[in-house]
Amino acid sequence: MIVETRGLAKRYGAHPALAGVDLAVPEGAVYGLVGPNGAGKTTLLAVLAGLRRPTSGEVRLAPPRRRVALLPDTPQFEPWLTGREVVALARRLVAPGLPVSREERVLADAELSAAAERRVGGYSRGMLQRLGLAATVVGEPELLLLDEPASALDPAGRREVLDLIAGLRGKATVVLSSHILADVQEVCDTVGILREGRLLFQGSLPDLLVGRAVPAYLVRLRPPLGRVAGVLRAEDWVTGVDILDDQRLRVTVRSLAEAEQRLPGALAAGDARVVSLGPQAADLEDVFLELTS
Ligand SMILES: Nc1ncnc2c1ncn2[C@@H]1O[C@H](COP(=O)(O)OP(=O)(O)OP(=O)(O)O)[C@@H](O)[C@H]1O
Repeated sequence: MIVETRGLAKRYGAHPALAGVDLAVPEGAVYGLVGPNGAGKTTLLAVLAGLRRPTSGEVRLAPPRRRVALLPDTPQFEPWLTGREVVALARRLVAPGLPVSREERVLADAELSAAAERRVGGYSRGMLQRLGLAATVVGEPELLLLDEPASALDPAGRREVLDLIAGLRGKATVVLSSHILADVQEVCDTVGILREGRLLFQGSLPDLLVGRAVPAYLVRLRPPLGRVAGVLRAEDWVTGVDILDDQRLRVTVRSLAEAEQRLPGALAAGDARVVSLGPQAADLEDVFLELTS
């Protein structure tokens, strides 16, 4: 493990922001820390980065502190600096031994080469976030801690930042916090679900989804759906039928294998006109709501 905490607790006065967190981040992981507002995500990242002192518990980081970089949720830069100057300053502070060409490289990766000579006071939010990532990776950190790296951005800006994060796989271990579950499902391989300062689940994303998701089929049909729904509900291998709208049924089943065999026959028996049919992909959002509600 590149990061491990044991019984980590942090109180702000009487308020417990972290209440006994045992975090375990495998080396090379892109680890998504998810949780509702106030769950303790920012506090946990700040403690890992050494910016806040835990009230109790242990933190063990495999890399030395200077190889750990934190990107805060809204990175702030002096507005009169150019993008290139921000990245140059970061390199000189954390990794003066790396060649200057490293600055060009991270600016290019962040698609900021053309804007590199502009003052950052005129950058958009998406550009600032990409610049923050460039300045964070310029020193080649082993561990990157990214607080809500894409949450404040529009869809295009999010896309760019998610692609940048995906490109870090294999180069560094990343721990990112987010409350946008689709983003986490897309870029992370490992997930920790935090609520009220406690980890409710931690492990690989497939384990979380496969272990919790109810096996279900999504069936798109020509209306009306009532008769087909009735036929399906009478089957003993069907555990539930939800009419999602006038074209879609969600059929939860005892097992996907059984449904593969019996669903086509049952649909035919209900005179269904099937448009499409397939297993419903497990969704982090469903599992998250189930765990945190
Ligand atoms: N400096 C502080 N002083 C007092 N309480 C704080 C402080 N920082 C955070 N808290 C409280 O600790 C809890 C955890 O906050 P934290 O910012 O770590 O959560 P979060 O999961 O990052 O939330 P968000 O998604 O809203 O940023 C919250 O209840 C918050 O109000």
